[in-house]
Amino acid sequence: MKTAAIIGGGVIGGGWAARFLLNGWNVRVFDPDPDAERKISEVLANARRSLPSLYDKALPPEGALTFHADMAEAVADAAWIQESVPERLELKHKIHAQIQAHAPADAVIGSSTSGFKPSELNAEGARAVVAHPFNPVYLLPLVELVGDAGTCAQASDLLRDVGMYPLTVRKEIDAHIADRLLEAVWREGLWLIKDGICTTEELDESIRMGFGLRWAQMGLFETYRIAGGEAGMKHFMAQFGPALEWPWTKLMDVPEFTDELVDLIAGQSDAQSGHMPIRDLERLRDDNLVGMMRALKKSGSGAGGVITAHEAILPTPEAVDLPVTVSRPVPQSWTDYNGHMNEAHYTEASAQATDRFMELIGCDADYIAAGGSYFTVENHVRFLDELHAGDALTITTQVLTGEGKKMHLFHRLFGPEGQLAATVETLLLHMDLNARGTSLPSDAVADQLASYAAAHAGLPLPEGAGRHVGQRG
Ligand SMILES: NC(=O)C1=CN([C@@H]2O[C@H](COP(=O)(O)OP(=O)(O)OC[C@H]3O[C@@H](n4cnc5c(N)ncnc54)[C@H](O)[C@@H]3O)[C@@H](O)[C@H]2O)C=CC1
Ligand SMILES: C[N+](C)(C)CC(=O)CC(=O)[O-]
Repeated sequence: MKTAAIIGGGVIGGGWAARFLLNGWNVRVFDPDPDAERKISEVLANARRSLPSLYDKALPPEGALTFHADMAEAVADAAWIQESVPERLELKHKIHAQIQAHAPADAVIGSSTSGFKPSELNAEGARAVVAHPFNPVYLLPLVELVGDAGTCAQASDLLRDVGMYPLTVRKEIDAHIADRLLEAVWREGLWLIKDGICTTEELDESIRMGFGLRWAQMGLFETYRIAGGEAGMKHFMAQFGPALEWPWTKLMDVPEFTDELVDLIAGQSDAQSGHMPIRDLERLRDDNLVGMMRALKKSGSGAGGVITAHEAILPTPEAVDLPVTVSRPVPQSWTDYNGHMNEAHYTEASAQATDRFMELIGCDADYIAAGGSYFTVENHVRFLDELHAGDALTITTQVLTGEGKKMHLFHRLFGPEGQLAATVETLLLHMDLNARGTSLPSDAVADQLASYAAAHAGLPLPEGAGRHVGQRG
């Protein structure tokens, strides 16, 4: 198992920590902020609910996260050391001198700097490369690499292993490639708001209702090639090139950061989004990104291709035998006027599988008589193939979640030829039958359930799990 040292565990360092941890690396964090541990655990919780959803295969078991007050301890044995301290050159120099003094000779030392060049970072003898990521680091694949060619090549291999897309910048330049573009858009945005043309909310709508949707899948130049119509890029440039010299942009002119401008922008931003706590906003952003990236995965476009390439190198988990919870013939009485097993009995069969699984974890007749049990609170059935009277029906049960009061199961119903005839995803809550309210299971039941959950944790999320009615594909 490889180790990454995260030096500076704020917004970006926390994202790097999550990216490495969820890809099976151990992570050591060095950050003097007493709140760093809490902040990283919150970022990690959001990463855990989003990153695995990109894949149809399980990520490796999570690495161990530790916090260190001593730089030497944090970087010892690390294969990757990522500095993500605030964007102040003198601070970066001080930190890189400390890293350099203790880092293993073969470790990649990356800096998350948004704008400094390697020649500036290394002016006092450090050997860092720029490894500039994008927020949220655990979901967005791009990392701009700038600096020594050998280290960038070594870094590229390691980044691909954790599902990222290294883009090596040919020549060092202030703010690399992507931040030059972002700065230009931000600068124009500040002018438009300062000049009273639009609010922060209107500006954001102008992006997300239009060209923002295009950019995730084709970028700028492929999009503009299409905009040139059949005549293509030359025609596009002839038509719109001259506009660059018209007063369409403020070019390099930067608005002065007066208190008035800062208050204007911050006030509008509060009015636009202040009703949502930051972690809720992050979850909304992550859910949207996962949905878009999964759509791109289908076409192989952009970031979707990166997910597919990463999935291909993820280890295939060892075979786990799922418990067989039902094995019986389909009775004649379960069939209907269509000559096959009626839909109601798929639920009945899956209820039998749930009952058997409850017995397997110790929630048996005695346990129920003593006042504990599980209630089903939700089922999702997918009918995939017909079953007929007399067919041998087999059901296996996979635990998706088994903790606290919650038991989330996935039953697969197989027909006589081993064909998948249906899946039933079912959510149950543990109940106190006397109080008629939810309660925690006994320690013995919780332990049994946890051991099934741990055994099934390495399995891929079953195809069809989490689907809603009418979802395609
Ligand atoms: N926030 C963003 O959108 C992006 C930021 N970056 C770059 O990442 C770097 C970090 O930025 P953020 O994470 O946004 O800042 P941040 O302010 O969220 O985090 C900085 C962290 O560094 C810690 N720190 C301060 N002094 C330290 C020291 N001497 N040793 C160890 N840790 C120390 C702070 O306690 C804090 O947790 C900057 O270079 C920035 O340009 C890169 C991509 C995106
Ligand atoms: C604003 N920023 C310069 C810190 C942005 C970045 O560096 C990249 C990003 O995630 O937008």
